[in-house]
Amino acid sequence: MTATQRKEIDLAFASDHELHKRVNAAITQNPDLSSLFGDVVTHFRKQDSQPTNTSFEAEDDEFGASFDDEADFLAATEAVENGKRPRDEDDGALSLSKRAKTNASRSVALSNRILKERFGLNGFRLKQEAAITRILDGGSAVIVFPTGGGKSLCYQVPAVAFRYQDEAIGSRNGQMSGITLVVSPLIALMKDQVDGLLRRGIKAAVLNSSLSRDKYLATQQDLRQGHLDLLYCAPERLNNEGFVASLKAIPGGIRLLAVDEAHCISEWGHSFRPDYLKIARFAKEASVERVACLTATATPKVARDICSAFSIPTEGLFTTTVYRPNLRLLAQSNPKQADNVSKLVGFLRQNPGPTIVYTTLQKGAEELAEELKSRNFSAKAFHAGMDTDVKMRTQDAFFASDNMIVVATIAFGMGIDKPNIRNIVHFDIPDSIESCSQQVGRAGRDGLSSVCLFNLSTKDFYLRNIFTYGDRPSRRSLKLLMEDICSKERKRLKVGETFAISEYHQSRDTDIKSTMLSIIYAQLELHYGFIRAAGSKYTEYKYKTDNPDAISRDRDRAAQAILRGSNKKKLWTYVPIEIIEKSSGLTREELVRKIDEWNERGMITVQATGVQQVYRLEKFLPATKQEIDLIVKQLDKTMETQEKQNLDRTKALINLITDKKCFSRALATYFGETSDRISEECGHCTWCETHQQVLLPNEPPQPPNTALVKRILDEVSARDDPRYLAKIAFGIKSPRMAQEGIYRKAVFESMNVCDFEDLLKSFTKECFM
Ligand SMILES: Nc1ncnc2c1ncn2[C@@H]1O[C@H](COP(=O)(O)OP(=O)(O)OP(=O)(O)O)[C@@H](O)[C@H]1O
Repeated sequence: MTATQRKEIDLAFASDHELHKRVNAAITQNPDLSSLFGDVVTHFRKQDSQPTNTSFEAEDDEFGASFDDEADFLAATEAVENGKRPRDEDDGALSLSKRAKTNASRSVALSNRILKERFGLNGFRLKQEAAITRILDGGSAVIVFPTGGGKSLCYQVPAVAFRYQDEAIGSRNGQMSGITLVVSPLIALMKDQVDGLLRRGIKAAVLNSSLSRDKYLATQQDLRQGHLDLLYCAPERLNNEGFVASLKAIPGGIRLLAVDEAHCISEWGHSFRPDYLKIARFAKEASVERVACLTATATPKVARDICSAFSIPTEGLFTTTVYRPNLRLLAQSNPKQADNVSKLVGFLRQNPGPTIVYTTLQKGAEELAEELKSRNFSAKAFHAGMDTDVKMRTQDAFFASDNMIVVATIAFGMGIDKPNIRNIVHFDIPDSIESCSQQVGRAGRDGLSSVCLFNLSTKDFYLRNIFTYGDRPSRRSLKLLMEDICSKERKRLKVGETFAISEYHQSRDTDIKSTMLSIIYAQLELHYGFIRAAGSKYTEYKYKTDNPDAISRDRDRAAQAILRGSNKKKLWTYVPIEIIEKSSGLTREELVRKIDEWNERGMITVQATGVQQVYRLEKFLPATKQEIDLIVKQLDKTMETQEKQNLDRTKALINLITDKKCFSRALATYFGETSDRISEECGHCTWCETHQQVLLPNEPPQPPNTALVKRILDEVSARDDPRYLAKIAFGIKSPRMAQEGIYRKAVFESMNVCDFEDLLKSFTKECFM
């Protein structure tokens, strides 16, 4: 591994923590936390600038359609209903059986009309109409359409239709039509969607970290008054008790819960997210009427998981083929690393047109973009580590161009709906068939011939393994974590009481990556039922002011307590909120409200830091050593399974590419297609074109070197964690290594040509002999 790659992996690990911090901050950003903790959290982060050139916005002609003739529309639907108006429900909510009475042909007419008049489109695609009809008739649906297949309309059309349905049936008044809640992890895309909907006169809003406090409060008011048809939020927000309470109070309730990227709910999926598991629980608790789960990639197993999580019967599953006859799926193997770039250059010269080249590492994307530029290609890098402005400019330029190449990590692509992408190149191996298929799906949306090239080399395995093995915590780490969670003072807590944890500190102290900590906490919550996430809070506030006199003139008790208890440094004044809380006898709520008030009046600029996750105790934590050990053992087993799944996913992709079979057919089979539409051989993949097997270069791992093992043991005193020692040898960073200064030692990454499992065996022997 080169020094650059090493640095890049460091960056990826560092940004993992950064990402985590940002997710925490996003959750806490909700000023309504005051209802829970009394924190009127003040935030002055730069608002994320959002992508502007998205598919909706690009299609200006679609916005011309007006929907002023609502009365006419209602008359039409009422005519169908003629004489069948049930009496008004007291609380405006219908029982499921009554809702299901809405008949299908009326739903079809309604949805087609909305499609035309609101969205300016002439007809439905794929199985959109069938899915929407089911939803309008009261059923839930799992919708598996390819990227760009038009999944959004499957919940947007019903979201608009509910109001008309209600009016037609006469079941609810306009304020009681409830809402469609859209849960999506793609915060940047939510705003685009909402802007597009607003331009069509559809009442939509987003609640995320980019909202100003005023906008946030206005949205809350709209929600309370039943003014909104759609609300978008991130899954993490459902951890916030205050937010969930406000959703439960929406007049008319949640008519439809749309879960975007629904494959994240499955532990078999390629991007499992623990917060997704909580969505199904939320759906039950908030008495959501029906659910629409949307994804572009779901194997039959993942689709089953989604269906079972939301109790959706098989007739609610709407899938379409992943086979794309206009895509040439090519693969090549490069035994010589140096050939990679020259072969790519040859390919790009032969296949001009807008192209995305995917790399694993950010640095790799930058270097390759430079390399291509030096060879006169119009190339730019794109990855999550770049400034938002730069990323937006690159995205806009790509949309407008007919020859640009974007060299990108997976950060590029979500929501990219450019019809004429001619090539997708996988310069490095993606993590799974699902990711690969999603990325390939971005090519040739205009139906014209496009090429997808897959580059195979063994070094990619090494990189992938670093991510996979780096995730799994050791037994020692799990034990430390459980002992910390079940500390003496927590064992004294009563059920219903809360406690706070800093994941940042816990990650450092237990040597567990913060992403994995989230998964473990989700296990403790959902599987064991010990705790329940209740939001997050800040522990430290600091402020600066140009007008200290104005503050000191504030005679309010909270103001005086803050002034007395704070520590003034050069620029910032630090407010140790918990200490002041104790010394003043005031509540946290009162103190934070005062800080917020100063800020809102422009008297100070505030920054809140030290985010902590808050959990409510649901039942007593394990008390004995045996109980803790048992949970550690079970968690370790779960982690082992996850690690194996991740390794298997990459292997499955390699097997698919290196098999003596048609790639297109193998891909479709993987996603459960039995369709006869694809013949034995597609005629447009490497296998079909050449009947030559693409082979992975034969570079087997080397056995652990006894002298190097001894050297690590000489230089590192730890004997409590063989996985830790194996990570040092393999070159996987971890919080404990940073503390122990391991990276500076020559032994770090000294055996990166070995198999990680072999290293683990060697060090296990040394530690437990
Ligand atoms: N029935 C239709 N007729 C014409 N255009 C449509 C239709 N349905 C969707 N579209 C358009 O297709 C594009 C992609 O739709 P959408 O963003 O909903 O796809 P998606 O399946 O959610 O994709 P992704 O997986 O990338 O999020 C949009 O520009 C949308 O307006």
